[in-house]
Amino acid sequence: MEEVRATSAWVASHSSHVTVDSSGIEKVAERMKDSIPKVEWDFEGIHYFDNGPLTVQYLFVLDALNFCFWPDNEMSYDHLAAGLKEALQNDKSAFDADRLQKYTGPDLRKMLRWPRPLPLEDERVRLMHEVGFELERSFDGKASKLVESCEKSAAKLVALITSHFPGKLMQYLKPSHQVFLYKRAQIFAADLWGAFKGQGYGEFNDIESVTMFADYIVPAVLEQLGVLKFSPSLSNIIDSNREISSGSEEEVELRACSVHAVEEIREQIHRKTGKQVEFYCFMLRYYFSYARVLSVELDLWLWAFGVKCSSLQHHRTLSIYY
Ligand SMILES: Nc1nc2c(c(CN[C@H]3C=C[C@H](O)[C@@H]3O)cn2[C@@H]2O[C@H](COP(=O)(O)O)[C@@H](O)[C@H]2O)c(=O)[nH]1
Repeated sequence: MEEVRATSAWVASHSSHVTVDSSGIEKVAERMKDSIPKVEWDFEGIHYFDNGPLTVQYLFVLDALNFCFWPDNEMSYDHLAAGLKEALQNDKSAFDADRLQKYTGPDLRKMLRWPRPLPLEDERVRLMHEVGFELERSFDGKASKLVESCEKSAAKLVALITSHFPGKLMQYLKPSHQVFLYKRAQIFAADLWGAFKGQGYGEFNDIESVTMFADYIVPAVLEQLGVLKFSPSLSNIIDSNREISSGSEEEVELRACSVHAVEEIREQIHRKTGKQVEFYCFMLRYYFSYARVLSVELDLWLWAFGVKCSSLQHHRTLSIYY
């Protein structure tokens, strides 16, 4: 995930529509330094969980389809998570690799009990097929095998996902610069960690390397908190619900500056609290330090805050590439 951090920092220092405001960072860090509000994974009670490999399969399918709900203003992430949960409860083989490759748009609609075509329905079906095909080809059809092969490393998991599942390879090309976000690949690692409470399939020795997930809710929350500042023209586009094209400078800046801002908030909290853990490695004769405040926790808090705020104006980009 270092490439997500490094390329996001680069965008933040070259951006023209979005600014990361240091006084906003300072205020949020000051507010959070004494206690970072803990948000429980599945605080909504909408996810499937059985503490085993089927949960891993469920989360992998869920996160492959976890994007862009806004074109249907009655649809949200909750419908997807709860709909897939119900489908699995009714039929434990619903997400077997061979079945995933056969679903059609109407099948998916029926599964989610959605009365009309889903936003980006063809893309969602294509991604289900890709997940089924590649799981079958390389991981005996099981997302749990994919996770097991990562030896408790979230960074390895994200790297493996992005190399095997091009639909989850979230990257943009800003003129002459490649920017990595890996939103859905990272959210899968975070969901495992949250669902399994850091144990079993959710045990990662490097969970602190995961960044926030560059969706469309958290950037809007960061703007509300004064952490991100938008140019007048960008504010105008967002406030008037106009679309921002996929891969445009505005979109890349919104997402990348959000990643960078959350990293900055985390750094500030560490500076204020000294929550930097140091240890000495005798083999290498070197002091290492790692951060105890996790971007994953900050993200979940910001996101949970955002989805409760019905008046939140977020950017609108029709895309699966984030
Ligand atoms: N940054 C971030 N974005 C997240 C999530 C989650 C859900 N995380 C689960 C993990 C534990 C909890 O129990 C949550 O349920 C969804 N999204 C994204 O929001 C977007 C808006 O969706 P909506 O307004 O519904 O249409 C959508 O693109 C969706 O991809 C998150 O945690 N962080």
